[in-house]
Amino acid sequence: MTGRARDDEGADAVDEAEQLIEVDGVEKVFTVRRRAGRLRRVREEVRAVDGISFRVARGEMVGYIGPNGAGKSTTIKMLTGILVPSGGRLRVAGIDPAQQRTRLARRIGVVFGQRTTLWWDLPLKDSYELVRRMYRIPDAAYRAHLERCVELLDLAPLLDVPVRQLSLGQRMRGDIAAALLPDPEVLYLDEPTIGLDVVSKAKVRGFLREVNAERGTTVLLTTHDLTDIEQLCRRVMVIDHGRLVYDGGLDGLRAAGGGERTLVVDLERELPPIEGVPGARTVRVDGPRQWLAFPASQSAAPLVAAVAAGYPLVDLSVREPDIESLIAELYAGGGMRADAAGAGGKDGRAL
Ligand SMILES: Nc1ncnc2c1ncn2[C@@H]1O[C@H](COP(=O)(O)OP(=O)(O)OP(=O)(O)O)[C@@H](O)[C@H]1O
Repeated sequence: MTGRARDDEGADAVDEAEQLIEVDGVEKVFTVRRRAGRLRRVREEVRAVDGISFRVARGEMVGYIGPNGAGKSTTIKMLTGILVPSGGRLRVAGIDPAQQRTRLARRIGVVFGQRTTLWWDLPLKDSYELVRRMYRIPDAAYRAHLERCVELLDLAPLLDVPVRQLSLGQRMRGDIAAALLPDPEVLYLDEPTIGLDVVSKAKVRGFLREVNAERGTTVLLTTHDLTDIEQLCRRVMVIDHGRLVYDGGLDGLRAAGGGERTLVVDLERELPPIEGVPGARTVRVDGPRQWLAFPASQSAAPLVAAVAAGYPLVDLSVREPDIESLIAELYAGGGMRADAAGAGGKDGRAL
């Protein structure tokens, strides 16, 4: 489902087929009042977003990550028109979000993992009916989209259940379907898998992949879960203290951060620390379980083969460094190393 009908009246002339999101030197400064002493209050500026620039092409799925308070939600709120930028230029599908928020609303979908946009007391299907009316979705398109969402997200048994009775994972699937019913060109997802169990996470990720492939929906995804990024996004942007510090592939980010992954192995019995596995060092032993750290940029396959060849292996798993530690490591070495970013391949870019 590409080739959507679009109303471009009044939109800036941009090549939408190419760049759906354009962000140029965008800033957001909040003025806050802070207590200074018993009676005095002083005004302070918080630069939540501090001059960021990027482009997202139609059909891309991009991860937007960073530590708490980095400026992710503020960016997304500016991209939806909820917040007005303090400076810079912003366009989504050629539209200035803050100037034409209502017009943009038809072309974007937003899902916040922590909140629901569904009607709490209504059964799921009634919420969808309201979405249909609000967005004036033609009958045939509505039925087709709903059918596909119900099928891919396993919603059939939930349609008659009031939203308040849904579990977090069920509600999240319901929310994602609601955001996609109007067939938006851009989908902003803020922590879509937070708090979900493994099965629900897999369902949500699988669905997003399908939607991206079938409809060409552009996705900007905020998450603290690196697996979301790994399974969905070929490109990741990292924001920290309001500035973009990385834009490129996940491998490049790992290489630039110099992070380590951990191979966790369960042996048949308690043994001395594993030795002689090239590129890995044993960092912890607890009974038959051992932890081996190795460079995040390196494949785990040769390590697994080496351990399996020399030790009685029962089970294993690979643990990723979390986003916070990756970013912390990125800064520990005095910032991003451009060579490391390049070494990760996938055009990683220090910014
Ligand atoms: N309405 C506001 N008024 C004042 N300061 C704000 C406001 N909204 C956000 N901030 C500040 O701006 C900075 C960026 O916040 P933002 O919510 O964008 O971060 P975030 O990356 O989304 O964090 P998290 O991962 O915790 O959701 C923080 O210092 C935050 O306290």
